[in-house]
Amino acid sequence: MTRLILASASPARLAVLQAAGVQPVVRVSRVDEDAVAAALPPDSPPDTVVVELARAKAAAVAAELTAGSTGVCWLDSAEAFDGVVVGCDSMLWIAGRLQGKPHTVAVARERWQQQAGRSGELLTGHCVLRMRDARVVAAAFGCSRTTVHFGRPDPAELESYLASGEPLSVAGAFTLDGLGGWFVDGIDGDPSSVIGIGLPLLRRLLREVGTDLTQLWPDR
Ligand SMILES: Nc1nc2c(ncn2[C@H]2C[C@H](O)[C@@H](COP(=O)(O)OP(=O)(O)OP(=O)(O)O)O2)c(=O)[nH]1
Repeated sequence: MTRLILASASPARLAVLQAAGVQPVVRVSRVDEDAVAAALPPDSPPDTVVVELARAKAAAVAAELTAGSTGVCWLDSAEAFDGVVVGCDSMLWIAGRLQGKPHTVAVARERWQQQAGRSGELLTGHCVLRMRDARVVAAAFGCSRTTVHFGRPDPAELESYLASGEPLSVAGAFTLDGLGGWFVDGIDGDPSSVIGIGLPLLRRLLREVGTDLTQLWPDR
């Protein structure tokens, strides 16, 4: 079985992979996303931004393996790690702006007042690094774009949703698979990438680095 290290703190990404038959090793990258985004050219296209953030997350975890492969406490036999490291980043592209997590009720409320009844694109950048003997031997990148058609929560529904806290810590202030599902009228594209990691794109990126997705399944 090929091992997958998920360079993410996202419970949603972990859940998508686990439901798809993969048992990742989770290692949070602790990348300063604001610093990475600020270092990009100001006119960078939105898909470039999310792919560069995904790349930074995967590269940070891969570097831990390469630098300290004998002393990596979170992974047994790190020095001989033969598998893939996956990083992702999701943001909502709507009305010409790229939006991450709102973090506060006030910002989430403002986002919903703007996006209700409109459509936006949930972009998820992906980076797959193939590693052999704790060194990166191949890399693949891509961005999945899914159009999200937002519904119109009424004021009371919106306040209850905001009070739940859910919209504060997710890109675009909504979830497809949680309380936010009541306020998503539909999507055009890959649902898994809206939740946080796009399985069809990941399948293609894995193949690009010479890994078949079935090698990630436990009985392989
Ligand atoms: N369950 C769920 N989560 C969503 C949905 N849309 C976005 N998210 C979550 C996935 C990510 O955890 C978060 C987007 O933020 P990031 O891409 O920066 O990832 P996060 O900070 O969670 O972890 P990471 O930076 O990868 O360590 O929003 C959705 O429809 N359902």
